[in-house]
Amino acid sequence: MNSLGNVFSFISKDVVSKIQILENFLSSENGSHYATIQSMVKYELENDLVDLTKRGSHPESGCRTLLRLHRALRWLELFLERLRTSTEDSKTSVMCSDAYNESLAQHHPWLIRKAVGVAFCALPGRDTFFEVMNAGDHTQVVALLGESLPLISEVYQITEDLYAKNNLLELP
Ligand SMILES: CCCCCCCCCCCCC/C=C/[C@@H](O)[C@H](COP(=O)(O)O)NC(=O)CCCCCCCCCCCCCCC
Repeated sequence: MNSLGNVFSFISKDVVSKIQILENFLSSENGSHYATIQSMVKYELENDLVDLTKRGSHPESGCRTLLRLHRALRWLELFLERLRTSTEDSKTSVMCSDAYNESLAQHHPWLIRKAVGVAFCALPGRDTFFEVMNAGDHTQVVALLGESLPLISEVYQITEDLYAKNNLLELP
């Protein structure tokens, strides 16, 4: 993302800081509970470590942090599927914003949605995008996406089901 330009740095900073939160839990003295998503959910819920209705004493729990990344994974899945099936005249900005409106946008306030809209306008075209991905020529990238998308989708669904079962899908 950083190679796409400065406009994207506010997005990548947020992703990096959320991954850092999870890595800090993993390397803490309670790290063993963070080995899997299932054990993290069980541990944090059993020990009242999650703010369930409004942000309070645990504003950066593993559960709420992962939920933000989980929602972003859905955006990624929708976007990459559009990219995989795109044609020469498809616009990356349109693919990105359609995927965004169908997923993450529903969880973002107005100001963030506007800022994200500006970032999308700065996206390079489809050809440059394929190059930035650095995964071979178009045919190879499309094949790679065909292999990886079912895995992304499976990971998304496992988290979605676990979070739904534990009523965690709307964590503040
Ligand atoms: C390749 C183009 C990249 C465009 C990415 C567009 C995704 C839109 C994400 C917009 C995030 C806006 C930044 C701020 C977000 C936070 O407010 C918000 C809420 O957090 P909070 O509850 O702690 O306050 N955070 C989030 O929703 C998490 C956003 C995570 C965004 C992840 C984007 C992942 C991008 C991965 C790019 C991979 C490119 C792959 C190319 C093959």
